[in-house]
Amino acid sequence: MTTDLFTALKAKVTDTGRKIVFPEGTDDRILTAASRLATEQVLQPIVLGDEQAIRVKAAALGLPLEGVEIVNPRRYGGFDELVSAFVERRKGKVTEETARELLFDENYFGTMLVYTGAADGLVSGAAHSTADTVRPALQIIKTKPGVGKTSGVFIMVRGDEKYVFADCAINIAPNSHDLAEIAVESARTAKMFGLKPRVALLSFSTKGSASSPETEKVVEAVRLAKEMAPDLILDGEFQFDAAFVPEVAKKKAPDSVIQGDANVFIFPSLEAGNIGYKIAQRLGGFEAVGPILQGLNKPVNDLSRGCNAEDAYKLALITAAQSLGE
Ligand SMILES: CC(C)(COP(=O)(O)OP(=O)(O)OC[C@H]1O[C@@H](n2cnc3c(N)ncnc32)[C@H](O)[C@@H]1OP(=O)(O)O)[C@@H](O)C(=O)NCCC(=O)NCCS
Ligand SMILES: CC(=O)OP(=O)(O)O
Repeated sequence: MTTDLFTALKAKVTDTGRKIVFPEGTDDRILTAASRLATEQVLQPIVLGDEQAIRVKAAALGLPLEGVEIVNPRRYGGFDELVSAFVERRKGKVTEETARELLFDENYFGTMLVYTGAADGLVSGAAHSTADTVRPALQIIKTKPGVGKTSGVFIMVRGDEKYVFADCAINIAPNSHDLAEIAVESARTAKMFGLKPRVALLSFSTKGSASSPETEKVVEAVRLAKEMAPDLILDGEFQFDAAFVPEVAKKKAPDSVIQGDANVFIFPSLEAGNIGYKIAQRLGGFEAVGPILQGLNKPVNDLSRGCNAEDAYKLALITAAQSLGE
């Protein structure tokens, strides 16, 4: 199924002329992924950094760079225009001098290429923290109308199994409204991967088995999410076993629309989500692709610093598909 999923995404984006910018041009994993994407003619990679350093690294790795565009922000012909567009976008929040300095940072520069339409999406984070990777997108690309906050999902794949986990990347302490929005957006993202979303909002309590401010937050999120998307198959609050194991669901949540068959899991906090996905990945043998940021005006995606070249390649396919509005 992993192969099917990414083969389908690859077919979707090939020949669409998508340009994806990779700010971390001198990272081995990024360069390997960019070279492969160009060689397979799936999309047009733009890698950022010093051209000489990138060419030396590619030669050392034996990677062809045909079809890979290399852009050095410090020598970019349209730099002044980008500075003006950035100052205009961040009106009152950034001076021209600061903008000029910030745009020497590859993540800011790459995000501005996406904002101005010179690129269709961005993949970074192999060598940067999530905060440094996504902050430019939050400030420049911003969320779509109707979405208050962006959030980060992982598509978790093991053989035929596919699940969506959220939020594993962005919102440290989501409130009930944030959680409801994350649930609705994650269901939308799940459809992109061919899933019929069955959404479970997770807790340490199932249907009132415990009561505390933490569980009440999730109960209220379930109520709000049902209000926001009445047609969605969604319920909670659930412990993970009640959401995932049919026999446990029969005992703990016999009246729920979810009967141990959830495929979209919404974690109550970033602690739970980030720890949870890494446990499934490292102990459970799941491939974790993401975090895929949802709810932004244009696709910007973050990699884990523990990623490999295959992860970067796959996240680029997803980014290109998102840019097509899939
Ligand atoms: C995402 C994160 C970096 C934002 O923090 P920050 O830069 O301090 O955010 P600020 O509060 O200063 O806001 C900066 C801008 O981003 C916007 N923003 C912040 N969080 C946002 C969100 N979840 N969605 C959309 N916009 C957001 C703010 O509105 C603000 O916009 P403005 O400058 O135009 O007014 C921070 O929440 C974070 O560090 N999260 C955890 C990341 C992480 O380590 N994850 C684990 C590994 S994946
Ligand atoms: C998604 C994530 O946890 O990223 P990192 O491992 O880079 O912190």
